[in-house]
Amino acid sequence: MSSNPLEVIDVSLEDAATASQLVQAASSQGFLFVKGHGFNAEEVAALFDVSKQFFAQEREQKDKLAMDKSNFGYQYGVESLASNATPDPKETLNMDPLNIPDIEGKHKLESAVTKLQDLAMTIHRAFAVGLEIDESAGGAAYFDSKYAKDKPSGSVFRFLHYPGQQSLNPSEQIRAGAHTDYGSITLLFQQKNQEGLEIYSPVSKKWQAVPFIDADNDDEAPPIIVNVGDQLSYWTAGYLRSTIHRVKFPESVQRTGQDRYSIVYFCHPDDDTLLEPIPSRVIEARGNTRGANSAKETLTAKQHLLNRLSATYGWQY
Ligand SMILES: O=C(O)CCC(=O)C(=O)O
Ligand SMILES: [Fe+2]
Repeated sequence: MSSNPLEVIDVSLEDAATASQLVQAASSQGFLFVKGHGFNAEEVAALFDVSKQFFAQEREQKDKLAMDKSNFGYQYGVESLASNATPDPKETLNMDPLNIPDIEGKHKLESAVTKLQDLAMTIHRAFAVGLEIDESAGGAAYFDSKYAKDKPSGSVFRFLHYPGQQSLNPSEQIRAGAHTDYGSITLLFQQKNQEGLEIYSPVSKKWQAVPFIDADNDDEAPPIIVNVGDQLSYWTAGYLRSTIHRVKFPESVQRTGQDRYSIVYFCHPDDDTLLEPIPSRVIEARGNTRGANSAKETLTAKQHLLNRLSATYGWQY
């Protein structure tokens, strides 16, 4: 196994020590692994089966769910995450977490989404503790009111498939261009021998491969990758890092012609949430800068997402 530059943090305890570990990892690499996440190996394997089955269908069948401006649906080779690049060789299915499309295995996806939402909130609560949010502003529960489950948000549940192509030159072929994620946090499942995710480490200032990590036991699903997105970076005035990442197959994966499948949950706050610095003693102690937000006015989560989508797809809203 290649070396692992990221922390592996057990989130089952929900104590202050875990909270400070999470904040430490999120404010250095911006990427980390979590275990104790509550997913068992069987249920994650079943999610990958659903994804594989979906992508294995004829193009015509998949195009019935073709993506439109809603940001939900199927697309092949259209998205260009790095601006001005040729489209990334991959296919994706973006699903509305509150309205999973009618595909084979829909119920498994719905229960996975519920667990992912809960896991995302566990992590947000730990961030609130680690960031020392004032009790008067909600303390550990500060973020809860910004993630009402019934309100519209930019959250997306996504299947990705990168077809293995032995003919491609691994040292040149980028499978998903360099980008940061748009939401608050991203949760990502990957599978053994299908590595390919790389981060541009804020610590080493170099591209570093994110390895696959085995679970501690056969029952538990492998550790889930967590990364900070732009919205959490805004809220923390840049303290938590929305780290640049991309997908580039390592030679070991390229040689086998192996496909990569990944499953991602992009967690976003409710659309009307303001992206302004949060009442955190840790952030205030660093000086109240605007972080990644150079705009004069404070954006809402929705405005920020539309800006990013139009840059990615060339859509005009
Ligand atoms: O497939 C992966 O590992 C990365 C996907 C990703 O970064 C994204 O969809 O934003
Ligand atoms: Fe990403």
